[in-house]
Amino acid sequence: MVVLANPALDEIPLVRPQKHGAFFSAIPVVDLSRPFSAEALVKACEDVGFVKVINHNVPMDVVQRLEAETVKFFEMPQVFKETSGPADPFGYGNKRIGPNGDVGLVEYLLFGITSKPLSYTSMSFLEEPSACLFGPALSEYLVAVKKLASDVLELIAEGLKIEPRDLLNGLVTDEQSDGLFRLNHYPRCPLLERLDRSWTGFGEHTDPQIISVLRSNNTTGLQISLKNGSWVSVPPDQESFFIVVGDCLQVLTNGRFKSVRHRVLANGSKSRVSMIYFFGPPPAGKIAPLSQLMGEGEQSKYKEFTWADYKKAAYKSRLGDNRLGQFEK
Ligand SMILES: C=C1C[C@]23C[C@@]1(O)CC[C@H]2[C@@]12CC[C@H](O)[C@@](C)(C(=O)O1)[C@H]2[C@@H]3C(=O)O
Ligand SMILES: O=C(O)CCC(=O)C(=O)O
Ligand SMILES: [Fe+2]
Repeated sequence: MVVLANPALDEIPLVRPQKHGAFFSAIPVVDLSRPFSAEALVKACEDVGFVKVINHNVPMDVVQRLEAETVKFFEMPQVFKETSGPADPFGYGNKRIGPNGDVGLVEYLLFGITSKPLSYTSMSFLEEPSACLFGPALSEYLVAVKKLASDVLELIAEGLKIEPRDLLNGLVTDEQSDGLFRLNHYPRCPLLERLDRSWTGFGEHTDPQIISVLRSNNTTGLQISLKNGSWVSVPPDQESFFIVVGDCLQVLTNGRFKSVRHRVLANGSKSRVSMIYFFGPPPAGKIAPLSQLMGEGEQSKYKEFTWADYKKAAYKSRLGDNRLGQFEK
């Protein structure tokens, strides 16, 4: 079989927008500077698995600089971008997501992140200083968002009364912790406005890690699935960050938190740029329900596994698969 580097548009699934696909005004919002933010975060993770955080202490000038550099990168000629591709898993990817045939109307850069010192995988365009579009904003962003993830996990531990308080955030600040950073660009596509359709930008899935911290420009497209199975649109907010509960946090809480299914629909009229930092534990880290969160007589819902086991299984799966299924008891 010949696999084309760039899939044709007709390979990308079309989605008919719901007639009443209004914005979900009830996305939980937590102000991190306020008292009781720990309890509010826990409630949001239990109810929705997704929460917008404000007063997050990530400097907006860093965010804006990184966004401007990202836009410049994606505006570069295709041949230039492809010197860093195809993504396997790191590098530049165009329409193909992951190794198992998933496609979407998206181009992206995927970086592997090491913890200490915080650094990201190199790519050919980064090695040519004259062509390198990314300045210090990339590292500054990673440092600030990692601190945000650590603060959020510490608050969650406080809200769940987990001792020691640094048990959860320790998993993502550990020297061996396994991070990923993704810059996504969903190009505008005026044709979509004329058809009553949206193309799949990023198909529905859960994130495998502990949490992901997502930020986008002011373009719509992100949707989450609620517990009743309905899809709702997330109003974009370029000043805020969204915390996405991942599969590992679902397991650590024995299913009390649910990893949220989410997807991006290509909007047509405006391009969308998003930046997502995925926080995974060390590869050898054991992922199992925390005994202190288990009620009397409560049994673990999952077989024991390490993050390395889970990652290996994830990379054999399709985007929309229920990856936790094979680890359930
Ligand atoms: C289809 C795939 C892409 C993905 C690896 C996988 O085989 C299944 C999980 C996918 C996902 C979803 C969340 C993140 O975007 C991602 C980087 C991750 O950790 O798991 C992607 C993977 C990818 O794009 O490589
Ligand atoms: O681009 C987005 O807003 C979300 C992308 C996403 O869910 C992912 O990269 O895992
Ligand atoms: Fe995701």
